[in-house]
Amino acid sequence: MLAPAKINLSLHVTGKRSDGYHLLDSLVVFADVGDQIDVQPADNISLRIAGPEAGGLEAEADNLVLRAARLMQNKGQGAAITLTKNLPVSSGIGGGSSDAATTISALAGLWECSLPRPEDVVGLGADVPVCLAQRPARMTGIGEGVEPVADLPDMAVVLVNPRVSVSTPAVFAALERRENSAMDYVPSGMGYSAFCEWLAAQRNDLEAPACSLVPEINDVLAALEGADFARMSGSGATCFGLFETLEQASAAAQSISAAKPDWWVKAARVLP
Ligand SMILES: C[C@](O)(CO)[C@H](O)COP(=O)(O)OP(=O)(O)OC[C@H]1O[C@@H](n2ccc(N)nc2=O)[C@H](O)[C@@H]1O
Ligand SMILES: Nc1ncnc2c1ncn2[C@@H]1O[C@H](COP(=O)(O)OP(=O)(O)OP(=O)(O)O)[C@@H](O)[C@H]1O
Repeated sequence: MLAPAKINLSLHVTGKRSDGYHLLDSLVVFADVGDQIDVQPADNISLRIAGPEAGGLEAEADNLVLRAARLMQNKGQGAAITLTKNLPVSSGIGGGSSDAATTISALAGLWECSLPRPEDVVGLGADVPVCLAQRPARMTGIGEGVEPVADLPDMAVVLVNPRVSVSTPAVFAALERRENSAMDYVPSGMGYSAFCEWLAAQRNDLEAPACSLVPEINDVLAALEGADFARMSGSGATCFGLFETLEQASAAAQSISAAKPDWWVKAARVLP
């Protein structure tokens, strides 16, 4: 099963709770690139990690996939899980959260049990509830509020990561203002150009603090200047550029890769 990359098209930080977690208002979509989760019947829970980005998880004793499996297990069931890691770790496109959410969906199928509620999984990661929905959504609260958004225009994306990992807590800590305005509304049924204009009027409040910690993010945004719209996703450092067609996105990805062969660059469709 695909554990798709998560993209925060907008990310407004609207407050801070007494436990230190921030209140968010974010329009989230998913791309048709990501990690892969495979589950097979077995006596015990086990995890094998493969794929080009597996090295980023070598030091991880308690992978989110295993934590998600333990959360689902209530009768001692087992599963042999394989995670094929294609997304860079700690890159703002929700790799760990998407892996956890896809593990939950796959195990619900294998073990024939029901899916947990958003508030039961948000403790695994703030992005896990929206990744469980795996469709365009407005994310609120600290991540437990997930409201599906219908009728976004068809679009494609280029994801670009400069191969610098970013610590999410460090970016939140570097935020200057914690009480910012929410999104005014979330569009439905808008054409592609109007949607890009609407997006330009929204924000990612984590972009400025992330750029101050990791100046390479400015270079990534500059490389995406040919896109119809570009912004950082999550707490970075991955940025996205929007294009109307996959052909346009693929051409842009090729030219960015040629100029910056060390960067991670992927063209993808945005999932409806
Ligand atoms: C920034 C986003 O990517 C936006 O989608 C997510 O909110 C982060 O999701 P995540 O990586 O799954 O986050 P978690 O693993 O739950 O939290 C990592 C750290 O980010 C900070 N954090 C996260 C989510 C949130 N609503 N407020 C926060 O302040 C906290 O310092 C937390 O310790
Ligand atoms: N399966 C996994 N994939 C990625 N990271 C994992 C996984 N399991 C545990 N982690 C840990 O989770 C942390 C966050 O990694 P992740 O790749 O999810 O960050 P991210 O892309 O910035 O996510 P987000 O956009 O949700 O903030 C890292 O410290 C990583 O070591």
